[in-house]
Amino acid sequence: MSAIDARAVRTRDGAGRDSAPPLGSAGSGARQRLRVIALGAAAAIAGTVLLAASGWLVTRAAERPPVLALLAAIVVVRALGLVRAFGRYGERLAAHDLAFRQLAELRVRWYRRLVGGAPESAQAAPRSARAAPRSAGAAPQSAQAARTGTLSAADLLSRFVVDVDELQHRDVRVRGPVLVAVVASVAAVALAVAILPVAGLVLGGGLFVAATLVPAVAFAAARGALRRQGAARAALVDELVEAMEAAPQLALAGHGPERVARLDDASAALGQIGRRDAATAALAQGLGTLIAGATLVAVLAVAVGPASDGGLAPVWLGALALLALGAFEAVAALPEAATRAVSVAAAERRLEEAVAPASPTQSAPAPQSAPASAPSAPAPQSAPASAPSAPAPPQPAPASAPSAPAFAQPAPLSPDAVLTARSLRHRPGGAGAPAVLDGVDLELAPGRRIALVGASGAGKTVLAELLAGLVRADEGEIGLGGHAIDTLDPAVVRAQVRLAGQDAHLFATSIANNVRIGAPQATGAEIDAALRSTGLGGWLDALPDGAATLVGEEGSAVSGGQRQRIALARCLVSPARLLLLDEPTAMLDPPAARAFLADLDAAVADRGVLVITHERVGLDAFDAIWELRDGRLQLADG
Ligand SMILES: Nc1ncnc2c1ncn2[C@@H]1O[C@H](COP(=O)(O)OP(=O)(O)OP(=O)(O)O)[C@@H](O)[C@H]1O
Repeated sequence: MSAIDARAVRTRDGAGRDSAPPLGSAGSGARQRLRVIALGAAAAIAGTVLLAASGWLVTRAAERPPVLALLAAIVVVRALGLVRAFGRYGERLAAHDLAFRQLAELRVRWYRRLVGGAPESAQAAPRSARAAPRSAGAAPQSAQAARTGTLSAADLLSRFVVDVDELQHRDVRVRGPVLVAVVASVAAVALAVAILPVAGLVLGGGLFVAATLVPAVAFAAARGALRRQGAARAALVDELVEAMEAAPQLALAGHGPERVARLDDASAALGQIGRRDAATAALAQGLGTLIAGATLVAVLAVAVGPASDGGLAPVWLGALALLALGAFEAVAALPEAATRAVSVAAAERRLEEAVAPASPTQSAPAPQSAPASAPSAPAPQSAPASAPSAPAPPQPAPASAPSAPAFAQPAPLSPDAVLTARSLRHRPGGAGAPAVLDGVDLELAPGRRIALVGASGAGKTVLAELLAGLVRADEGEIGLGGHAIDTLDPAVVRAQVRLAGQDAHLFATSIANNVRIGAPQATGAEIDAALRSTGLGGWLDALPDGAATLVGEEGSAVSGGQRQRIALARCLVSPARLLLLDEPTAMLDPPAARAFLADLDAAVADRGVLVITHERVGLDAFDAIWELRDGRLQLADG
């Protein structure tokens, strides 16, 4: 799907996240849906009438009439055969076309809902979203994705691949067969009534029972199977993904055979449940065949009397018999439609769960200070954090304020917009969990160099994710250019603030393309300049393909330092004026870290940068070094 198509399916709902019109309401697909149903119904009706006409023809032929008396029926049978064949072919073609179009729309729509509308940015993902395996593509990149923190990586991957795929069946395999069955059954009953009204009534009754009872049994069986298989399948996928991701470590620790045995057990458990459920589903299908057979016998039973006493020409007996058989063809698709309805609904439920607000602390709107049209004067960086400039007093949101933020649409933010944090308090583990941030005040202005140090687990990454607007703080306010960040369109925030996460992901493409993720419109020269400004010039010159060199899967062909510099170039090529770099020197030895920070200073030029680091090497040129301790910031000695 092109970017234009992707945008076409995007709308903004009240919660500021992307959604798309519900399936069935999209004008563009309505005609395709209608075509599928019309062709399906035409093929089904043609098939039924073809059988009836054939029955008539065979019976009439047995009476050895002159060939001319059979000619019309022969022509009708031939014509119906063609209509049936072409109708079926056309229906399959149209159904595939519809399914593929819908799948493309669905993938984009659900991915957008997961990422909360983030475009193809290099913004880091909150850690809860980083659990998603790399094979899932770019990690979800927004606060929306933080809500997926309760899902395992395998589960999230499965939902966004398998479940999204499943949704494409709603029109083609659920709604379509139901409508076709209704139209074809009405046509068959009408024809039977025209031949012999009582036979029509019997056929109608049989079709009604088959169209309601059998799908109901199939529906109930499928619901039970889903319940039983759901947990078993999730256990198997979890085992599988973990075993694959940690294969080398497991093998080295001698856990390989044990893991294989666990996989075997999980697979066998799922297989056993699957076989039992398949047997139940087969019984439902058998019930359908039984009803069709019983209806045929009943139709013949009511027709034999009139046929023998002259109320019905005997030649119509054959037509009625085959008509009764053919009429059940469309209805036979309903049990599968019922089963599909269960799996489609379950897939949609799982996807909604994955994108829905999860924890009250994450979804509850933080008390918002009034957007500071006149922001408090920036606190001098030398002032101790415990004595910040007076923050705007938190004001309760007006009673009429909608729970979903209405984004302020300010004039483009000034390039000098300052990022401010006031009285931030946050418990990433939710209510009851320890407060990782307990009254943090901070400012980052363009041109400033700030280092943030602190012990492992002090909350540095949590603070960076809050500052980038990826996660909403429990209390306090983050402002950008005088606006509360929650009230700004995420795209506006992203244009100004860029976070490079600890484990900057490199995609299996060229160096240049990895940088281009930061600014899709960047020219080759801009990308080259960004890379060189991070100190990668010598390396690029030594590579035969320069910036076109492929970095391998997950950047396996580059060193840790090169990875960090590519990630930095990705930030630099973006228009963002404020950069948050989380542990960019984590994988570097002290001399390399020093060199990186020196290059960084030159590369970011007049942008503002907050560098999170464990080590205090190479921070001499920084304007301030803040230490996060016990949830608060205090100035540290350089
Ligand atoms: N989604 C989450 N759910 C529960 N706890 C969380 C979550 N995210 C972070 N935490 C907790 O918050 C604390 C701070 O984590 P954070 O990653 O910010 O530390 P850090 O200072 O960046 O550590 P490091 O230097 O080791 O990367 C940790 O105790 C961590 O367990």
